[in-house]
Amino acid sequence: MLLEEERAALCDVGRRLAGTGLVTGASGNVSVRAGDLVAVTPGGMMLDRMTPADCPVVDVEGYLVEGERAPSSETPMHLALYAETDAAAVVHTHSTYGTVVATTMTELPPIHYNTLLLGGVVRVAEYATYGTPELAAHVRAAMEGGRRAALMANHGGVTIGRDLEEAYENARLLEWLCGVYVRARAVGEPRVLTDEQLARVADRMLEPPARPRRVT
Ligand SMILES: C[C@H](O)[C@@H](O)[C@@H](O)C(=O)COP(=O)(O)O
Repeated sequence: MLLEEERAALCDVGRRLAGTGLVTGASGNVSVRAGDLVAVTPGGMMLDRMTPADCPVVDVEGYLVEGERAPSSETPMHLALYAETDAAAVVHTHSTYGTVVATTMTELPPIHYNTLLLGGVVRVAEYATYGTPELAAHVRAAMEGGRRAALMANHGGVTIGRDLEEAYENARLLEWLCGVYVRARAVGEPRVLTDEQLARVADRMLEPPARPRRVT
């Protein structure tokens, strides 16, 4: 079986996405790239019920290389991100808070500096019907500038990573940031960090870790 390990990893992440509530039912999809091949979750299947054999393998043009099931309807979006970024994995969710922000905002206001871990302020990609090349183009545009995450208007969220674990952790972080924002709005008017405040944090994140010092 081609990409056996990668297909098994998709099943593992699928179970974790469902277990943490980032996807429900047959929503969401995941892919991982290995060279010119991409293992992707099948369309219309619950992500916690898949076996490696259920996950088709396509090439970077989208042609089916191995597998009995049809690839996810969002495969064009996954492939667009592989074409334009350094991603080796893509995770698409319909997480609750991410979707709340995606239905109401044009970007996720940076009220917590950990948005920088996702490459900057998270944008909401313009709406287009799921599975279309238009949606893929909007998501790719929203990710420009080295971003690792985007929200999709009236739909959900998408994250990339240099491997599947990183893409999964980015999906968790995106949902956490959206959850903090939505809850903060319920309490009051959240303070939005300024560009200068974010730039200072970005500089600090790039600094090498401080060497331990003796406390006298
Ligand atoms: C209608 C689909 O569920 C759509 O919302 C898609 O974005 C999705 O999350 C799952 O599609 P696939 O089952 O085709 O991966």
